[in-house]
Amino acid sequence: MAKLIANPQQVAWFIAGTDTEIGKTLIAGALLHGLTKTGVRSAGMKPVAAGAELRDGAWRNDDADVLAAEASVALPQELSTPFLLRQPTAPHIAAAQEERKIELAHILSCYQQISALADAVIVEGVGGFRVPLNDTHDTADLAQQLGLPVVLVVGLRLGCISHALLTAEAIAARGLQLAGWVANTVDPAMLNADANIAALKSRIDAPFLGHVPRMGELPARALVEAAVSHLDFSCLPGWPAPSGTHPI
Ligand SMILES: Nc1ncnc2c1ncn2[C@@H]1O[C@H](COP(=O)(O)OP(=O)(O)OP(=O)(O)O)[C@@H](O)[C@H]1O
Ligand SMILES: C[C@H](N)[C@H](N)CCCCCC(=O)O
Ligand SMILES: [Mg+2]
Repeated sequence: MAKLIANPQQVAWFIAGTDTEIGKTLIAGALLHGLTKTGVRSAGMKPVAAGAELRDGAWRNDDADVLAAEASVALPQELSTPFLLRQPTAPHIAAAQEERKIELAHILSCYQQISALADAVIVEGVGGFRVPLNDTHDTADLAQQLGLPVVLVVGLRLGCISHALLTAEAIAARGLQLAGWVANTVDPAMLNADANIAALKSRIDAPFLGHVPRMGELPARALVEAAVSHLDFSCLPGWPAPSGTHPI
């Protein structure tokens, strides 16, 4: 399959999660925040968003707005979120309610256009790694067709070890690189969180980027900034050096 990346200097990651509501957007926002700080042209994409509200006469999605706020390249919503669906439910069902069909080819075309405008692109998935998008394709197919290395967000709560290992296996089965993973605390009362992380570290063959604790109720941008302070993206293959520094 032809590589989609147009700019040879460009980096991009697909953000997958062990489930829905476990912190993909938080970590995608943190990655964009870090990229923007290094001085590269960063763009965020949430190609399929299920759950929208009408604000000032336009349909908006919270995830898409978080990514847009942290990116340095402003994009029209039709490019960054070509499938903005109203119901907060499984996307193929939300699409059917609106008599729409989620087309992977259209997402790939939007991604190519974004790639031409940015040096670094963060693409957030939907829910877990195998969420149906239409009758024949799911989010793993999307990641595979984009051909991107994957950053896996593990929502730290009881049960996440198996979810994380199954997801890592599914990523490998698609021939994709697991570029790194993050432990994001979903249940702050979880017993033995550190031992759970140690169990994952010894079983996941990819860099561990950090453990984000459960933070208080904060506005989205403050949460992203707080999350960044717990993460080290420098071990992600391809992570850009801050502008002004030169490799020796
Ligand atoms: N470590 C954390 N501390 C505090 N709040 C958090 C943390 N991680 C996530 N949240 C909050 O939990 C909610 C779900 O997180 P998020 O939206 O990032 O999940 P998601 O995996 O992107 O979900 P979706 O599948 O809907 O895209 C959000 O309100 C987010 O701000
Ligand atoms: C609405 C929600 N927050 C997500 N955007 C969609 C999650 C779909 C999960 C589908 C499933 O795996 O059962
Ligand atoms: Mg999200």
